[in-house]
Amino acid sequence: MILELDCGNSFLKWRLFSGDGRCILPVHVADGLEALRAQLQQSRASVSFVRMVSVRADEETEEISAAISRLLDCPVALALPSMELAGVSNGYLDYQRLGMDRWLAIVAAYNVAREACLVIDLGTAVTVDWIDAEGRHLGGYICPGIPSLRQQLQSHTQRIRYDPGHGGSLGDLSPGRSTAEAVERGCLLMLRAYIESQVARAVQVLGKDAAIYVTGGDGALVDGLASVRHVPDLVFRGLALACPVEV
Ligand SMILES: Nc1ncnc2c1ncn2[C@@H]1O[C@H](COP(=O)(O)OP(=O)(O)O)[C@@H](O)[C@H]1O
Ligand SMILES: CC(C)(COP(=O)(O)O)[C@@H](O)C(=O)NCCC(=O)O
Ligand SMILES: [K+]
Repeated sequence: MILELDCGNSFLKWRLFSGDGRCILPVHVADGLEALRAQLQQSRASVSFVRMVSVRADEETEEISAAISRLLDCPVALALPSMELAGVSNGYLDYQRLGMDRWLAIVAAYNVAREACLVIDLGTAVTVDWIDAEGRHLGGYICPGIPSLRQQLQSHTQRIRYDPGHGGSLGDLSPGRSTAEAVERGCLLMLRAYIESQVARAVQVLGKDAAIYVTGGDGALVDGLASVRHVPDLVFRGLALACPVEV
């Protein structure tokens, strides 16, 4: 079995795959190494290969990799930056600076249909990357994600305190009548307007047929926006391209 592991800034996501490409266990989310270890032990998975991507500091990435290798007694392949992968060229001036989760999502998205596309990842940060029809990554944008927006308001005000679960249903964007509703709906509207403006601008440059892919833990927040395709496992798909199983 293959363990796929995505270490984002907030969460460690993992799933299990068979050697012939079948998903054996869907994505699990751990809030740290201890939780990840416990989940893996509980799954009793017999893993022979691990592929991993991380946007954490080098030391922490190394710590997670070593711990997982010890726990499962198998090799861990870490996805590393590259100037080109699977028909896509990295658009950063210094290709090593592009976040690895972005790079893998970009490569996976282009390889869906090898056409111009926009890749939007809604996690701790919201990233938007542009890729043209020839597979050239043109660069992208980074802005705070929903959790960071909330935290900013809470840490810079004295009276914005609430349980985020009390923002009401996602469908209701009428003016909030409590702090929770006002903040949650305000941040959501801001994010959606940002995504809409990104799509409108990208279409002008990349053409009206550009595919719009959305991924990341908060990807569902923009479901329903015209023409976006929600692909939750884009980073994992790119990880399989970057770290094929060693034979
Ligand atoms: N099962 C889950 N556990 C925790 N957060 C989740 C879960 N499913 C969706 N989310 C959402 O995912 C967001 C984090 O997205 P994610 O892509 O995992 O971030 P990162 O890659 O930066 O760690 C959180 O703000 C939360 O709203
Ligand atoms: C932009 C990011 C913080 C997004 O991380 P995430 O929200 O997925 O945890 C990450 O891709 C990163 O650390 N990138 C390095 C800087 C860059 O891409 O320019
Ligand atoms: K992200």
